[in-house]
Amino acid sequence: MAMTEELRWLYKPVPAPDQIARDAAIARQKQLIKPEGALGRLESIAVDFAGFQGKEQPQLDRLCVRVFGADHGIAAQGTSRFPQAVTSVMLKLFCEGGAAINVLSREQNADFAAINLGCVVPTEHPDLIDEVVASSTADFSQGNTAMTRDQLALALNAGRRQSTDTDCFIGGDMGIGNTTSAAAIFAALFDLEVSKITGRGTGIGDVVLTRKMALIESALEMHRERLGSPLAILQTFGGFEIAALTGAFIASVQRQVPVLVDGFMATAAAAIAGTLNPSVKPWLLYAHLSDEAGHKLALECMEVKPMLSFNMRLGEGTGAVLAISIIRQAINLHNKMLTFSEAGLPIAD
Ligand SMILES: O=C(O)c1ccc[n+]([C@@H]2O[C@H](COP(=O)([O-])O)[C@@H](O)[C@H]2O)c1
Ligand SMILES: Cc1cc2nc[nH]c2cc1C
Repeated sequence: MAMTEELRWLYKPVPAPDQIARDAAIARQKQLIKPEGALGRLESIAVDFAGFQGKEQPQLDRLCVRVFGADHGIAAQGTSRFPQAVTSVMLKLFCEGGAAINVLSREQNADFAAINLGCVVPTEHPDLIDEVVASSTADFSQGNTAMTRDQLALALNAGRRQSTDTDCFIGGDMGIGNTTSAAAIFAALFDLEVSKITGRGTGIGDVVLTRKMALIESALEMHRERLGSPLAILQTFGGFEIAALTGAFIASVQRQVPVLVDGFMATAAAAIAGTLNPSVKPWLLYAHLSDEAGHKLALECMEVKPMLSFNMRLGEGTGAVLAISIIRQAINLHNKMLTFSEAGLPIAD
């Protein structure tokens, strides 16, 4: 796919996290009053944030949460358990504060906002950020790509505008039908069997699941010739919110802001981001293993390990904001525990 000027920024490399700060944090962990390694992954999480911030004792004060919503043409094929109108209802609810992501984000004092990339049922709220690309992507099972090249650029750049200087960025998704898009993206990107990567999304039964798999299978075949790059795959299967997440993740990391990746759709965006610009990968942490059937396989393909496994499959960024409480405790322990010498105890060899 030819690269236009407006998307060149996606490829700008990012420096690796600071190894000196990481080493200092590892040394500190060894001195803290506990057997070495006894705090398990809490230790490596604190070390990761030390590397992100270039200091032995990092902070996670500022948290930015953005939920990107959009509708999907593929929803016309009935691959979701819910009607398309739910997308715009939920976007309004995110602004009114009543959704799961609002409850979790408030508790973490997050800077929160919802972004509308385009819904079939028009939605308005004074707090909703308007980045409408179109009322929906096209139905990729009918021969068209989900997005035009211009729409792809608009959605990626809309995501880029949401990156900000903060201590951690979380991007959530809302879009009826989007597990079909994400499954197709993973299948194309990692050459996976459709039956292994496709799940039940909002809770479809066996009959619809079989049809969903067949649709993805035939769409992969139909579009085979144009799936030669991560951006082409994103353009082909959509959606606008997955593209916005991709842009937001890359732009955040380019500011040296780490990203905590949520569930199935956020992981699809992270997979596109990391494939097209591998230098972003060390800045992406994976919050949880979604209950969506293919998520485990997707994470294995990416060789990353999620922090939590709570059988969540809501999206919106909920699994990631939940994991923030654990990251905050990891950093708290790292910064505030006494060392052996401060406690007056010799370190046993
Ligand atoms: O984040 C996940 O892992 C996840 C797994 C399954 C479903 N979802 C959410 O459910 C919606 C998509 O499901 P579906 O069945 O309409 O494709 C969309 O709004 C997602 O945020 C989210
Ligand atoms: C109600 C509802 C809320 C959601 N939040 C994210 N995806 C969703 C899908 C549905 C159906």
